[in-house]
Amino acid sequence: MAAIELRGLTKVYPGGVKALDALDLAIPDGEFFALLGPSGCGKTTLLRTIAGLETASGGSVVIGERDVTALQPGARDVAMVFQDYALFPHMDVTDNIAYPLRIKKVAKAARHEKAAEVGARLGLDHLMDRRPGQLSGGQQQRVALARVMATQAQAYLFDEPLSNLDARLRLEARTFLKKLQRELGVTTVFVTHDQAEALAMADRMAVMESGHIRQIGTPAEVFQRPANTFVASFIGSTPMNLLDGVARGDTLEVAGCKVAVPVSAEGRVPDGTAIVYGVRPEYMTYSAEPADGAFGGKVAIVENLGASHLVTLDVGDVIVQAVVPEGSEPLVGDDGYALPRRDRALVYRDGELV
Ligand SMILES: Nc1ncnc2c1ncn2[C@@H]1O[C@H](COP(=O)(O)OP(=O)(O)OP(=O)(O)O)[C@@H](O)[C@H]1O
Repeated sequence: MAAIELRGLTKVYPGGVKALDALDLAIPDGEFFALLGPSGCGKTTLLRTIAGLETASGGSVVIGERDVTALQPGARDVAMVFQDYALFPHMDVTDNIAYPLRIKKVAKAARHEKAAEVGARLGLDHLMDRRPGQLSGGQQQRVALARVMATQAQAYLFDEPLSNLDARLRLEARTFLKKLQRELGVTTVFVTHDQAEALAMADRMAVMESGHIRQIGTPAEVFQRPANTFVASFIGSTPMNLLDGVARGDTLEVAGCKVAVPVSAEGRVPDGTAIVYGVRPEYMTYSAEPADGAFGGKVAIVENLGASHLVTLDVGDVIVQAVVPEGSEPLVGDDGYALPRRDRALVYRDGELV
């Protein structure tokens, strides 16, 4: 088990795509670290470059005390789960899971015992004699996960490890993975498209855009205080309201409404400054009655979120969204008012958090 440190890591593919642009990242020993970001931002490239499946164009990869930048994948002592699993079609589940142990010359009985133990924990116990061709996509994915988890390595690298599981299994596997990672204490980097997964599982996470890391933090930090408008618009199950405004004395003029300066920006936005005002729909109090500092408008859309509703208000020529508890949702065409929470709203200046 080991810390991972990336220093100025750059990857330029033949043809000129710069997939990683001088990345610096330090992942402490034992951490569960998520890489999140839109398609094409460089997540898979980063994972593959740590694993040694891609050579770095510049910078270095350090695992534990060793600079592994020039080492072959096999010499790096990391285990990776790929999006496409790479299972051996002619081996049954037991042998697939036990394969890395066979390479390490672990005795047959011991490796079968380990395969059975990990397989059972991933709900594969009744499938151990089958071959990959006789399994569903989700089952194959669990075999690939089990194979990595049965291996002792300095670090685990997972590329979308749960992407082929159905919603329920995904939740179960998520809990299982987190628990097992805790028990094993192996430094783990995982790539996901699913921000709920990253928020739920990771100790810390990085949000990437075009080969750059735009924010590193705990899930709570990234969710509550996105460092810039890119992260603010990317993170969250409903998009954050991001509205252009101007500082006017001790209030902000946003979308034609006067709103209070958020607590976190108090005294830090001089009069006349152009800003972007950010507040999550979850941090709005919705009412049919006007209130000081609220955005007022006409209800344009009401969407059912299950236990709550997302209400979209037309406020002048912009839209403002608020999450409203079940039972108190308005009707389309009603007048509505959304009052932001001052302790949760944020101010961005030139795209960066104030
Ligand atoms: N083998 C390659 N040759 C050339 N360009 C590549 C290669 N692999 C990836 N790229 C490019 O590098 C950039 C980063 O790709 P990467 O697969 O790392 O992104 P990603 O964030 O993992 O995306 P996704 O979430 O869609 O899997 C993209 O612009 C992609 O087109």
